[in-house]
Amino acid sequence: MLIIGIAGGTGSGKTTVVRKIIEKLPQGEVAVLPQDSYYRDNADMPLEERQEINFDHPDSIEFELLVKHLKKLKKGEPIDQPIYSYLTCLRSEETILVEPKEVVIVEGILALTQPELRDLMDLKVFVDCDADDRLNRVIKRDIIERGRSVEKVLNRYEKTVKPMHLQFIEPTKRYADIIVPQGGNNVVAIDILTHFIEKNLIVRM
Ligand SMILES: Nc1ncnc2c1ncn2[C@@H]1O[C@H](COP(=O)(O)OP(=O)(O)O)[C@@H](O)[C@H]1O
Ligand SMILES: O=c1ccn([C@@H]2O[C@H](COP(=O)(O)O)[C@@H](O)[C@H]2O)c(=O)[nH]1
Repeated sequence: MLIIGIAGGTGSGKTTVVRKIIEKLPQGEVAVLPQDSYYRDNADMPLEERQEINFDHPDSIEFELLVKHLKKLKKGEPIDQPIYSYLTCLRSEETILVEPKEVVIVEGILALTQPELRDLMDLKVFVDCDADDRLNRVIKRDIIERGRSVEKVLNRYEKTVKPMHLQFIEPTKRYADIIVPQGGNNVVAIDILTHFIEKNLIVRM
């Protein structure tokens, strides 16, 4: 099994890069563990309080469960992946059954912050993008997909998203084997990543 970590700021294009890699590889060979699925369940808090959580701090993620799941997949065992909703800021009662695959991608803003996770990764990628482009994309996305207003997105950006990016996310660039500028639009980088994955899969077979 090849484990790949893909980090980068919010709106940098991580999900797009993952989607394009999957499209280029044989069907059914990749499992994705989105870090966002592992946001802690704060069902004991009222919605207004949950919406104020600092979702860009490493403590907001149940990394213990993510590491446990990755280790299980590595041992060839399936996992029950949580489902998280950005609208309710809660985990669903249901889970997704994820089977072990030849390639497992761990994707998320904080994916390279944890030493234990990094140690499990065979390839570490940081998707890089200017902050103004990221903010521009996040405003559009959060209004359409996450039920936010422009004012709410900008407030959160100033209060938590930007400071946490500078404190926790940007510094993890130093752990990356590959830094991808212009995320999903970087055809060459996606090609290189796909070739690396294919080459390693052949060697391991
Ligand atoms: N290179 C790009 N140019 C313009 N828009 C992009 C680009 N890459 C991603 N997007 C858009 O920006 C938003 C965030 O991209 P996404 O891949 O989900 O980023 P992330 O997973 O890092 O938050 C999505 O709506 C996506 O379609
Ligand atoms: O309930 C939530 C949980 C997280 N967020 C924000 O999402 C981004 C990370 O997601 P990406 O898909 O990588 O952009 C992060 O900045 C969190 O603040 C949220 O808005 N609501």
